[in-house]
Order: sequence, then structure tokens, then C-alpha cells
Amino acid sequence: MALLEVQGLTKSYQANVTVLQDIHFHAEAGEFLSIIGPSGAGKSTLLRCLNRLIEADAGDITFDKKNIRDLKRNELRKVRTDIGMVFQHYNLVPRLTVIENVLHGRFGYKSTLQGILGLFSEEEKERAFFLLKKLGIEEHAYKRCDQLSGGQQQRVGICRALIQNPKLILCDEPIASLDPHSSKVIMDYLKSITEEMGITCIVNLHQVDVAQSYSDRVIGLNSGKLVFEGSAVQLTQSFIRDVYGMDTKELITG
Ligand SMILES: Nc1ncnc2c1ncn2[C@@H]1O[C@H](COP(=O)(O)OP(=O)(O)OP(=O)(O)O)[C@@H](O)[C@H]1O
Repeated sequence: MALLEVQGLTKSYQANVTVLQDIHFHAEAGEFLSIIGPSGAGKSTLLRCLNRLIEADAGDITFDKKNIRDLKRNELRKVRTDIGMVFQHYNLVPRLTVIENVLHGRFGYKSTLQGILGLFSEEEKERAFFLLKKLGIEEHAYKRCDQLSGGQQQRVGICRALIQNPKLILCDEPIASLDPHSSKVIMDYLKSITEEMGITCIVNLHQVDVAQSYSDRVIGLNSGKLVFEGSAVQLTQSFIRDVYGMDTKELITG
């Protein structure tokens, strides 16, 4: 069985305006899956429905054999420790240090009091340093996050997701605020996470060429409908036109 199975997912924010319509797809363990589509297609809504940051109206989301949409608050909290999230604007606490931000990824495992007091074990701290080293930013561990570049902050965001020991990482336009070099660094790290750690990554992207280079599979949304699902190789010009209604040349990042 796939790690994640989505069936018939539907979402409207307002009556008669369907943002996601009957979406079906799956993601295997260790797979790198991109979601592409024009602005407003529903990519962020879809990603956020997966961990119930946004509540879908209908459909099933089966993650690790559990139907996410049926879970009660405490069960959902537990399942969310298996699902990391990486955001376009990093969502770090700017005045806190890099290491403190990374350790925030352990909050899902703590009681409220432990969380407030910032009680972390030596093992958790060692793991945080290990991850910072892996992402090449251990020298910045004690700097405030607002002293880091965008690319470095995104690496902190990835470390914070990884310290959860997730099975799945959802990345909502992780490179949309970054220059081409930093974007490549982040995409390379995300790819290595799937390959070396076996963690599934689902990544919303605006750049078709990036999706094609990094993904095992791509899904394409247009106006809330799934209009493509297949391997990067199967994503031909004709399918790209179905997704965007235009030629790829306008979508290549260069
Ligand atoms: N909270 C909300 N309330 C009402 N409508 C919303 C809300 N969030 C998103 N929408 C609408 O839902 C549609 C899909 O938005 P969504 O952000 O999921 O698209 P997207 O593909 O991620 O777009 P982008 O690439 O520009 O980020 C858009 O028409 C948007 O205006």
C-alpha cells in the first residue's frame, strides 16, 4: 500500500466555488512528487489539506494506513509528527537561534509544559547538530535566524522538519523566494532526503523544469482539477499545455 493515498478530495472556500475537485493520487515511501499548476490552481490548498491545516469537504486521505480526515485532535497531533512541513517564507522565529528553531520541530513530541520550558534531551540536541551539519549550516547554530540568508533559513526549516523524524515532508513552494543558486541547493537537499533517508517529499513548485529534473512523479493541477499524473518523462509539452494552457518556454527558470 502507498504511504499516502488521496481519493476524491474536494474543497470549496465559498459555496459554488470549488477549489479542489475530486482529486485522486498517491505517493510511495521515498518518492519525490511535485505538484505543478498555474497560480490559483489549488496547489497550496491541496498540500495543506493533506495534514489538515485546511479541512477538506469530502474525500479520503489515507496516510500510513490511517484516514487523516477521521482523526480526533490527539490522534491528529500524533500523526502530524510523521508529517514535516517546509514553507515558502520559512516560518522560523526570527529572534531565536538556529538551534532553537530546529528543536521546535520536536514540540509535537512534548507535553505543553516541556514545550514552554524548552526541555530537550541531549539526544535531541545532538540530532539537531547532526542535521545542521548535514545541511551545511552547523557553524550558524547559535546565530539568530534573522541574521541568515534566505537559502540558509530554508535549510533551518528543512532541519526543523527532519528532526521530527517524519515519513513525509510537505514543501509549499520552498524555492519561490530564493535565487537560482540557493534554489538548486535546497532542491538538491530535498532530493537527497528522499534518496538517503527514504522520506517522501511532496513539493509545490512553480517551475516546470525544476519539477522535471527532480521528481519521480509529477501531478498537474488546473482550476482545482488533476489534469496530469505521471513520471517527469511523461510530462510532455502537450500535458504542460493542459496544465498551464501555454507553452513551457514561459515557465523555464533559466
Ligand atoms: N482562505 C481562503 N479563502 C478563500 N479563498 C481562498 C483561500 N485560500 C485560497 N483561496 C482561493 O483558492 C484558490 C486556490 O488557491 P491556492 O493558494 O491553493 O492556489 P495555488 O495553486 O497554491 O496558487 P499560488 O501558486 O498562487 O500560490 C484561489 O482561487 C484562491 O484565491
